[in-house]
Amino acid sequence: MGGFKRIGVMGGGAWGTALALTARRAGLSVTLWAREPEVVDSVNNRRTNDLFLPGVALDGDIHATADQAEAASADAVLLVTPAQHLRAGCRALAPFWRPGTPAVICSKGIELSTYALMERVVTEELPEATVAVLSGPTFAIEVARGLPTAVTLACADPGLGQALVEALGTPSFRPYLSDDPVGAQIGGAVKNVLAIACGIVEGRGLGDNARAALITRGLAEMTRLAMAQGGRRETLMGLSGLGDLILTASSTQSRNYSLGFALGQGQTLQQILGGRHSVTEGVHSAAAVLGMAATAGIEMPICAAIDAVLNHGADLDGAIRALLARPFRSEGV
Ligand SMILES: NC(=O)C1=CN([C@@H]2O[C@H](COP(=O)(O)OP(=O)(O)OC[C@H]3O[C@@H](n4cnc5c(N)ncnc54)[C@H](O)[C@@H]3O)[C@@H](O)[C@H]2O)C=CC1
Ligand SMILES: O=C(CO)COP(=O)(O)O
Repeated sequence: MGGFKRIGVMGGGAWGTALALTARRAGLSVTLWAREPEVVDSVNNRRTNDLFLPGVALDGDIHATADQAEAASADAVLLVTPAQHLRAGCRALAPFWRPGTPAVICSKGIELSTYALMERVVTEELPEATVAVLSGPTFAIEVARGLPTAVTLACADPGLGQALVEALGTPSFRPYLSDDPVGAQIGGAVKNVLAIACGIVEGRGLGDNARAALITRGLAEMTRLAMAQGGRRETLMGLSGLGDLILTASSTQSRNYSLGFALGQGQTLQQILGGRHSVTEGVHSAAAVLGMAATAGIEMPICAAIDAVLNHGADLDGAIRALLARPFRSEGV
């Protein structure tokens, strides 16, 4: 196992670009597939990604391409599209996929049309891939600048997981191995919805106590859902659960938190999204989280309130009042 020399990255957004830089720092050769011709041009000819990660100088050895076959021929491929586009992305890679090539899921979300985790999407579209999940507290810009970062690398096959850790790890990008891809995926998907909630709390001026309560009770929701899907509680207490929740639910650098903040300040969802070309995953995952929770018979009141506000025209203050009026209960998960 291992011996990775060339990494393919599918997705030339901020995170795909930062991961391409990380892989180069780890000594790997990198082929970055991007959907937008201007990103391919910018990376190859100006050594930047002007569209999605402006202001960061890229390594001259990152080769960008519009050709899926080139990315799929690497020794392992990082999948970094927005979650709702991962299925189409994998389908386009499938004709070129070599059996056994590892696919590392770096997208965070749940598919809206099926309520499926990304792992199911990938195994349906790339049945010959071996799958791993990379998730954790990782603002792309900080990773791109080489600031210290730690992530969860989750893989059901410990040998492959360890090989990926060794291939991608550097002193400033430290993967911690886990054998719980389900827990890692649920943490990454649900924290985005909770980050919107925390942004709303800040935008509405509800105070730091309220945000701490939301983070903690949100962690309980996330853990309930993960355990119902076969994930483990300790995974949610790690980097891909609590770690990412702390980061995203308390920083204006987060697109999910800042969207919640703007909602809390009175802007509409349409106004906020209209001014963005980057992805805000929590907006797409809120309904999918709720769908998965309903199927599993799990209560997720905070995520339900966010889904109601985003997707069902619920009044923000009414949703907050309803959450605060819930019956008192014991604190366990
Ligand atoms: N930016 C970050 O700090 C981090 C992002 N992630 C995750 O990585 C994934 C990708 O996010 P970013 O790189 O930040 O994206 P981004 O917001 O920087 O870029 C948008 C991406 O969406 C793609 N896109 C837009 N419309 C599309 C369409 N119709 N079909 C297919 N692709 C389309 C673009 O090609 C581009 O790759 C998300 O799931 C995100 O949650 C995970 C960790 C950190
Ligand atoms: O996933 C992320 C950090 O771990 C990025 O968060 P945002 O998408 O909210 O910016």
